[in-house]
Amino acid sequence: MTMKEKKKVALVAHDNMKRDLAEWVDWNWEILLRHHLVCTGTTGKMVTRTLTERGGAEEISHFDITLLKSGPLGGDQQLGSMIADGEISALIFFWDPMSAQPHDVDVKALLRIATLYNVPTAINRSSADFLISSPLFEHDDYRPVVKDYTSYIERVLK
Ligand SMILES: O=C(CO)COP(=O)(O)O
Repeated sequence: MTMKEKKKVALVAHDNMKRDLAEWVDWNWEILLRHHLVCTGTTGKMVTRTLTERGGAEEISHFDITLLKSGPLGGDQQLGSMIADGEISALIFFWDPMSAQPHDVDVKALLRIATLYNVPTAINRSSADFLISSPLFEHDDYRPVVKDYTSYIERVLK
């Protein structure tokens, strides 16, 4: 198996779950650094801090990371747009099952669009562990199949 292609890996966490994601990123930094990370704003700052604090090693001095807007300010929707454009290879989204979010509709929309486009998605640490340890995670030839929506797009309206 070869791995030449950098993938765009989205990382998002609600506030109560950010510590979990930081630990997970710290644990998996070597794999993550081989890819382009795309994060909602505050998560992205935390991921940057986590990777920077890892420090020291040569390979840590540079990493590709894009910070979108903060989730409640449109970041979830920006990420959803990237998914609709086929740019995101995996989504790690530690959403908070115990707190109401002001942008709940955006959270739902992000999860919906990720499901629609068959994006490999992890919603907690165990599923994130399973996802990142899969040989398919870095497989160049693996492309999730997206359902054919032609008949929906071309439906006849009366
Ligand atoms: O709200 C979020 C996901 O729904 C995450 O946004 P932040 O990364 O800006 O906290």
